[in-house]
Amino acid sequence: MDSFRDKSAAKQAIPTSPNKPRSTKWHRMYFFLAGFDVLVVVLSVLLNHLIVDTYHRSIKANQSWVQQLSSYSTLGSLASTVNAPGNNVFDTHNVEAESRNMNEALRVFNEHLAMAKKQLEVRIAHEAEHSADIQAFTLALKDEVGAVDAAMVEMVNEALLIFSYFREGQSDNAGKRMATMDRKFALLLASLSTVRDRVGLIQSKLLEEELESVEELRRVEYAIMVFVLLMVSAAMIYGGKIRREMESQAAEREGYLAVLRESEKQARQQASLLDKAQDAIVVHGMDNRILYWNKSAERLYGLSKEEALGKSAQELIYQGSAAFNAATNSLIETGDWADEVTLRRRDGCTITLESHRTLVRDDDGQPQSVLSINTDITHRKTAEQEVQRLAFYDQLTGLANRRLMLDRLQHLLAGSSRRLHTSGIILIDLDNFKALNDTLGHDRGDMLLQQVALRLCGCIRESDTVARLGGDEFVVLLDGLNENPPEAAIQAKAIGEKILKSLNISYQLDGYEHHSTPSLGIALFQGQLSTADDILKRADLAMYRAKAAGRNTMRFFDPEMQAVATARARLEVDLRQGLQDNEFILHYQPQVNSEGRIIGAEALMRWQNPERGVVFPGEFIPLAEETGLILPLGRWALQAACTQLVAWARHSETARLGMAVNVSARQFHHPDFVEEVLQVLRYTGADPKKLKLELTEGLLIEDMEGTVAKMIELKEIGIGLSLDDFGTGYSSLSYLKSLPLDQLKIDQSFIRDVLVDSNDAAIACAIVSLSKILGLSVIAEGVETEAQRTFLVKHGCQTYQGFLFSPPLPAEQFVEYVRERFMASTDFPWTKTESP
Ligand SMILES: Nc1nc2c(ncn2[C@@H]2O[C@H](COP(=O)(O)O[C@H]3[C@@H](O)[C@H](n4cnc5c(=O)[nH]c(N)nc54)O[C@@H]3COP(=O)(O)O)[C@@H](O)[C@H]2O)c(=O)[nH]1
Repeated sequence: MDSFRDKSAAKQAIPTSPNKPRSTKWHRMYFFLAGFDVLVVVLSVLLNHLIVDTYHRSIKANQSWVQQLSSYSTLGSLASTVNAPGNNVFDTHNVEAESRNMNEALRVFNEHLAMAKKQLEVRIAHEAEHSADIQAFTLALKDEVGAVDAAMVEMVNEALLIFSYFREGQSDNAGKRMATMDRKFALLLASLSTVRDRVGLIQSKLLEEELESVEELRRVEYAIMVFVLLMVSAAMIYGGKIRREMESQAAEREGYLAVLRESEKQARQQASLLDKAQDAIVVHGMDNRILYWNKSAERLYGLSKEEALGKSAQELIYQGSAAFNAATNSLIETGDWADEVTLRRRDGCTITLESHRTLVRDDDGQPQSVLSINTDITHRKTAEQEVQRLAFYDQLTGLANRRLMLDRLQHLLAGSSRRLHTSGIILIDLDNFKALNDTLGHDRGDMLLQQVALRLCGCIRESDTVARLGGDEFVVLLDGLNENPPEAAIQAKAIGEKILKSLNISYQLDGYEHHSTPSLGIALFQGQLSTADDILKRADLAMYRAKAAGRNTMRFFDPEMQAVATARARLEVDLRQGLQDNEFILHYQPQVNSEGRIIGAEALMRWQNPERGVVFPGEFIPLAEETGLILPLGRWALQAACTQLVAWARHSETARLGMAVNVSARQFHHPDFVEEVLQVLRYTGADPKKLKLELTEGLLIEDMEGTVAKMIELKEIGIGLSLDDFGTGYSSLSYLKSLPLDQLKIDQSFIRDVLVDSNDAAIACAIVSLSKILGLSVIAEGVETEAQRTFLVKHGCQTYQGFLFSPPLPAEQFVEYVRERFMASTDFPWTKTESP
């Protein structure tokens, strides 16, 4: 199975390689840098081109303006040549020659000027690529060139006038115009100078602008160069890393692929071997998804590989059973799990498997998958069950047979000697079964036995055993009866009665109605050194006694047990009858303070039965609690006590007395208890402040929260709460603290020997101290002697109850008793903390 491990490990290692996300990041970075570098290089090439172009254009523009400038300078000298013949004529007087010279000079000047104008027109046409300033300068230049032309015309006209004066011999007039001509010439030169200045200005402006844009481009170029440098360095650094990364990844990937190829090859080989295995082999991941499913799994579970792979093993095989999760948890803890598993296949067949599951961990020790090898043991199991059925079960009824019953009895014997509880055996024999067999035939006899078996099973708890010993003899084994033998006898008797009742109902035997009765023998045992055989013999003996007593009855092996069970049964019947016939009365026992004054009474129940005489509560209260009769009895006692309270309230001697009433645990825990108390108070009109309920510690064991809630409700009505028999139960400071109590009642067992037993004395004193700490009052019960009272007074207990003062008395005698004594003037002391 290593192949599963290698294969999946290899598969997982590639995608989960920790370098993968990093290398992707490197790659992205690399491509980003490279792209950015290309962009920056293209930009810088473009910029360079722009700069060079700008230089080039600047140089060309300047060259042309320099030409322009020299051309306007030439115009200056040409203008002088035009002007010179006008002056020369005064010296030479050769008008014609000078006139020709001037025309020639004017032609050359005009040619030059026309050429300069043309150049200017061309420039104006291209000036759009220059700034507005330069365009304005150039347009102004055009006007200024026009002014030169005009100044030249004026100067030439003056010269022509001078030539005409000379021709006409008017040298004086010619001399007079000479000054005018010189002025016109000066104007011409000034216009030419303006043109040259303008050209110079344009030239310098152009240069300035070109320089500015070149500088701008250069700055951008520098910035790009710096950026490019940074990018190139970064690309070099990261590029190196990326290259190394990619190289190592490539090597790694190659390694993985090799492992993968190899492990896939192995997996294929091993899978084909595993397909030949008889056992169903299944591998599933920790998410339960099935990863491998061999041919035997297809046969065993009736599901093809295609149907199984990728599905949840828990859903597909184990039908979502929670036991699967429990098994997986234990597997994760221990690494291995093995057990028998019974499953229902898709076709409805039930199969039993011997399942071994092993946890496969990855290289880091983390659970990775579960390998499960399942052997079909359905046939073996069926055979085993059949063998068991034949060996341990009765073929006719399906009940346990004698062998299994003896085995279970041995276990009970061993268990009952270890534990405290009592066990029992009931031997059941059908009366006159032989006669049925002889008259109606064996088939009907068998039918009766089968129906008896069914009815017996309906009479017992699941933990008990019903067995057929053979013929018409059955046995019931009872486990976990009460540890107290008389109580256990009562429980066994109740089950015996149930069996008697059930088996007495008539049977339908193939159309024939038959009435059958059983005789039951009961034997109880509790850790005695007895054998199973002894116990069976005792039950057998008891059963024969039942037969001898007239059949259709039951008998105990132990006559004492028999007596207890019978007496208890009679008591219950009488108790129910007594309740119906109002045979119960209350006696009242005084509760006295340290001054000997009566502060109240405890109501104690008595049962006046015509046959039994006066029965004390110790004899019937436990049975009443067990049977639930305590609920009507307790209700009656509470109502009778409250009625008495109201009667006392009408007489001054008894008006201030309080009344303590005992409440049993079952009574208190009844959901309607508080409501019932309220009803009684409403019905009788008794003052709740004069009523005190005596609760026992045992009552506090069950449902502490609900108990406290009820106590609070009662206290809110004004009722006092006293904790009876204090010190004998599960006293604990923690629960005492949280109870809304008024009083602790020291149990009489501590008072009895308080003077002779230092432990009892210490306990009594401790209870008194405790009550002080908790702010509760305290009363001692069972005070029989003056010495006990003195001891209690000395140790701070100031309220008492006991034969020293009076036994419980019937109502009339109690009133007599009170009258004889002076009534206490205090209020109800259990609602106050007493001071020593
Ligand atoms: N749920 C109810 N329980 C009740 C009711 N009436 C009684 N009881 C319970 O029965 C217990 C026994 O009662 P009883 O037999 O009446 O005994 C009481 C006294 O007679 C007896 N006692 C009083 N003084 C002395 C004494 O000095 N010596 C002595 N040996 N016995 C004495 O003690 C019993 C009072 O005990 P307590 O209630 O603990 O104060 C009785 O304990 C109740 O639990 C009922 O109506 N409902």
